[in-house]
Amino acid sequence: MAKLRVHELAKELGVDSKTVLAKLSELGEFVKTASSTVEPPVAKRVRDAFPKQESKPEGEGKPKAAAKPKGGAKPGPAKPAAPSPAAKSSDAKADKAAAPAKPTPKADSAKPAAKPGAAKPAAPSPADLSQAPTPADAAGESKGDDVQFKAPKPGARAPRSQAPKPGGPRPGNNPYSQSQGMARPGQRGGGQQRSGGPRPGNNPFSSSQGMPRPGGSGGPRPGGGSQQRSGGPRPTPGPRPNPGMMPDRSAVSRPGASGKPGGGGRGGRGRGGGPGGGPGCGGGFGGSRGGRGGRGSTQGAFGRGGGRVRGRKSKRAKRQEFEQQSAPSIGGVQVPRGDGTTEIRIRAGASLTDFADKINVNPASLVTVMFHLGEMVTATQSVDEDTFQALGAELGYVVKVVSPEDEDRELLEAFDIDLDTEAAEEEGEELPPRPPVVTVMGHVDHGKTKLLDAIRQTNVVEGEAGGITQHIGAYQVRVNHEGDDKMITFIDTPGHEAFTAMRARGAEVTDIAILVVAADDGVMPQTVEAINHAQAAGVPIVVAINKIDRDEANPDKIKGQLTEYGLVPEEYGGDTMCIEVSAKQRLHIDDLLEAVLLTADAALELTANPDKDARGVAIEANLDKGRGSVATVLVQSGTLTVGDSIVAGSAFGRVRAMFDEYGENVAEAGPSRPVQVLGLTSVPSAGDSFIVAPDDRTARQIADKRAAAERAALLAKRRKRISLEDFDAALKEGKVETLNLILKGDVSGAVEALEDSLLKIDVGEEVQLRIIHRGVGAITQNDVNLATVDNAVIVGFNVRPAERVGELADAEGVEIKYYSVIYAAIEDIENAMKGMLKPIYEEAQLGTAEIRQIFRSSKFGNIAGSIVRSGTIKRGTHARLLRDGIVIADNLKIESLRREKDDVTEVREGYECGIGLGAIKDIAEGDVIETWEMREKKRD
Ligand SMILES: Nc1nc2c(ncn2[C@@H]2O[C@H](COP(=O)(O)OP(=O)(O)OP(=O)(O)O)[C@@H](O)[C@H]2O)c(=O)[nH]1
Repeated sequence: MAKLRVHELAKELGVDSKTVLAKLSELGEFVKTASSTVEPPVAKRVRDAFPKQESKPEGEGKPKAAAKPKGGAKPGPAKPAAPSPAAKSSDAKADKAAAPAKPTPKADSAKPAAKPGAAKPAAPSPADLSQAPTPADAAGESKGDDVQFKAPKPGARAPRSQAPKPGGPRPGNNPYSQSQGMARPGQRGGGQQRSGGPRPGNNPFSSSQGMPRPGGSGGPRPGGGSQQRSGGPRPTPGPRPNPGMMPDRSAVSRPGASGKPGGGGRGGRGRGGGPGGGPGCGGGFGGSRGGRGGRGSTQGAFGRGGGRVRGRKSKRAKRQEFEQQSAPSIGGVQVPRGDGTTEIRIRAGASLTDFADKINVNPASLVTVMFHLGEMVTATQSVDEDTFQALGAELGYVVKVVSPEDEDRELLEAFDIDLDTEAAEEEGEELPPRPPVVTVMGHVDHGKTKLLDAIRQTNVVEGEAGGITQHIGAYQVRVNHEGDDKMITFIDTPGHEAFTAMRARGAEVTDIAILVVAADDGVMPQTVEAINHAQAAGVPIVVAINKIDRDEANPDKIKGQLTEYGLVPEEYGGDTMCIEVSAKQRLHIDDLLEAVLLTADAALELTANPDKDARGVAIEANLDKGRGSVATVLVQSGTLTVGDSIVAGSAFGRVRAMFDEYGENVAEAGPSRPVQVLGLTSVPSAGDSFIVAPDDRTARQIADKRAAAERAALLAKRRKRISLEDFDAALKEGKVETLNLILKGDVSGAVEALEDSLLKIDVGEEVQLRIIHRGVGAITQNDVNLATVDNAVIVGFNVRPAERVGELADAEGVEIKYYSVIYAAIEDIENAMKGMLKPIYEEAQLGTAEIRQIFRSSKFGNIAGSIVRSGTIKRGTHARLLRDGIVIADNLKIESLRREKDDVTEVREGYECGIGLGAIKDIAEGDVIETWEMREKKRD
């Protein structure tokens, strides 16, 4: 509300300015003239004060009716109505005046409510009361009177109808009155108003307290009058409409909330309500329109009982809404808030800046908010999902972190390519069958490669003399099955490495896995890995018991072992087909292929629509000096044609030529057909999905966007997934529920012993330990892939990562812990689970260099011409200076490093170099520079 001038206030109160000025000074407010403004709270106090006084002054009488009207005047529509009642009341008042509150039959009901309100006023003196009504309060009272007749309180509820009255509305307009109006009004009805009035009057803060005032003060005064009146009217409706009222309320409240405020609404309501009275319904509707009405009814409803509470709630809700929209957020920054359901979609690995873009706010504000939430996050730092969730919850947004797959789907949708819908539409259709795609897996040396060769050679398509000559990453063979020629596509990269790598990229290429187990060996670690991976992917397994030509071959033993892993051979009553083959002698290869087809028929329904743009997966790709990017793609649905614009991962281009496994040109490739494609501008990765785009431009745009998303994802990945040290914190934050481990050891006995011991660790219910994979041998890319997918820590027992795997683990943020003593591993893991593990760092020497000559330079400081005596000297590392074995300067840094005239990052043993140690002056020939870095200490 705007500030009021004294004369306006006086007019409102029906007294002259002087009186108001006098009152103000009485209240301790020093206001100079009638044209001075007063703050709303002060105005309220004056209003509060006046009614009472008026009662006195009104002794003069006239004010009564007149006064009210005025008050009512504001109310507008209501007034008219109010007036009359008021008038009557006024008249009546005089008569009933004193009596009113108490007596009147109707009043009875009203009384209760009225009393409260009235009660207070009553305190002064009956006369006052009677009079009181007249003035502003009068409004309330008068109504009250009327009300009383009608049933004041009820009226309160009736409010709906009443609400309609002015009362409601005003509040709407007047923050103060509003809240007040709502709360109290509803509760006390006309009577309350007074009560309301009084309170506010007594309580300077009342104004601030929306609630109290509302009913009492706020409402009363300004709107007050109106409300009261409304109150008056309410009575009518209010009376009993309750039943109906209730509904109204709800209806009303909402509407009201929406701000129907429309005067019409009120009017309609008030009237409707009034008239209808019982018609809660009618009222309800009306109410819905008029904000007031809404309130009114609400109040009425409250009047009944729990109503008040509800009323308050509703107010609160509204206030919250209001605050949400505009109130300053945490940390004093202004951040637009959601309503608790506003959805924000954000890419995994996004930063606060991305989030800020979505809600159109300065990223710095979000940094402040995060700081307030207890997290230090920079604007551009990649933020994890939980942090976004916390931020979203704080600001009223529902944050959806979009997975790379979802993101890609959305990206394609932006180009009108909706693969999901496409697939869904094909769901019910009768589609032609497609060949199964098979991957051969198994333990090292069990004959995977040999088996693939055997299949390739013995199933050469008739007339393809020489057989498959090209390795393109996958090939197809033709099999005569139940009289029909059927094709099977083989992924020509044996082992589950390629399988998991593709899966890690979201590509589900394989339909069936052939598990090769050497009959002269048995189920080995990688056999188990392969089983685990295939089962995890839900891929049916056909077992090829290989090397049956060997004397030591014992197929039955293998079958027995397989049952332990859930693969029960058919002859044992299970559904796993186990074919005894010899890859070397090409024995029973046909049976194996037949088994693949049978399994496909039994377990899978392999169909695909060939009549559309091709969709598939890149199986492998490389850069050929002469031909550029050469990618083997497996078409999964649709038909790929030369000339198509395609995009595979972040590579794009137009299919210039296609070749099959025989090196022959292919014009088009249908479902399950692998072909080598020339024409991409860059090399896609194995597992990247490819699609045919409508045109070159779209292909390029999709590729560009994917490249950008990949970069962002890469950044996000650099964060640690989970480490033993932070396991406890992650557990507490609910980021993990179990500690997933992958155990790799040098011998199976050690791995088993470690596993047994680890599983015996018991630190309580809430911490779980799960060994998701165990195996013998070096830590492989597979292990890291698995750890990536399942957020696991890899435990290496007397083993190291295979070549490049350490780097991969680093890039993926996968922690690998190395141990050589089982006890140390168990202790660490137990401590991690108990949340007690702290990293230990130790100093690791990197290299030493002997100073041969000092070059003093004013520009660069002293440069020590040195020769590296041991290890490597690296730029940027810590250093100390030793003279005769004694440290003469510590905490130095290799600030510059040169070989000849070139700046270099490191110099190895035996080479000369120039080392800059910064400002240090005490440096002499013969001194030794020792460099070191802090490394996390292995616990063993
Ligand atoms: N006697 C016999 N030897 C076989 C048979 N199949 C494979 N071998 C031999 O077993 C060895 C390993 O075969 P590969 O095909 O290289 O085995 P792999 O599983 O591909 O091995 P990795 O590629 O190292 O994982 C080779 O010396 C093969 O000649 C078979 O059916 N009978």
